Amino acid sequence: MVQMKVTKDKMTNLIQAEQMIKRLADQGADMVSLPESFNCPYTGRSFQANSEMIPDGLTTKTLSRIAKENEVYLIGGSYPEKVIGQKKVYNTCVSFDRKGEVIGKYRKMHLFDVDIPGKYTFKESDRILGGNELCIIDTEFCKIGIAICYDVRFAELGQMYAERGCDMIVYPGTFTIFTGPSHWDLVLKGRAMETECYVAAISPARNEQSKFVCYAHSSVVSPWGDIVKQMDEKPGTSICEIDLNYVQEVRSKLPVLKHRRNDVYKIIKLNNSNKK
Ligand SMILES: NC(=O)CCC(=O)C(=O)O
Repeated sequence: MVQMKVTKDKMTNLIQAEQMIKRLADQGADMVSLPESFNCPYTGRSFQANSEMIPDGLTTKTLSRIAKENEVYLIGGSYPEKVIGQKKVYNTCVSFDRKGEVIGKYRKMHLFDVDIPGKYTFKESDRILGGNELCIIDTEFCKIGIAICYDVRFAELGQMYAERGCDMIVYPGTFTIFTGPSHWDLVLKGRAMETECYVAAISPARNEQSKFVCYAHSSVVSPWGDIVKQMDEKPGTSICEIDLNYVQEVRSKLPVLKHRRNDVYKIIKLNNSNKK
């Protein structure tokens, strides 16, 4: 987990990300994840100003090189994706294999439009478009579902990943300082417990000077719902060893995935039905 302090300068962020990824690779990490909005501050204006084409932009090319040089799987947090002909951008996570090849692209599906009077107002949809596609990356270890931050509140998405054979779900995410203390652990544990997957959520470090002050606390939760690794609010890296046999153990002891009453209710995927 790369819990980096995101600055206003893209190059500084890319250099910092590279140093932290290298540190983790040197310590033996097989897979590294960056946080949501790792190459620019998480504000609508900054997101639009820093948007790049994928895969031809600087950030995607840089991450591909870093994954290849360090021979790690890299889940590229998220960064703003420019699309020709669209004024708004996507909040996108690109994943790479050990050779630096792109193995997945996920566009944040649920947009964070909230108004908590006296505390916090944010309208992601003013400048960002919501994606419509799931993203499963097929690694040498297991299948991993990718989603971004606010998506974690929507149980159905996690359940679709579990139904499609994922043993892990990774959410690069930057929860607010207002919602995180009450909800972060709860939603991560909830998604892990009901999907019986490992859940990892990777946040930037807290930056009190930023317009968007995040909760941080990057975490890994086991399929039983226990927090197996959690960082505090400070910048840093953290490694967690994951035992995929434990996924099968939990699923055989408590087979909630099998007990779902698909004859009564069912989660289905509607193709491109959610364009707003
Ligand atoms: N980056 C986000 O989507 C923020 C989500 C958040 O803070 C929440 O409480 O949900």
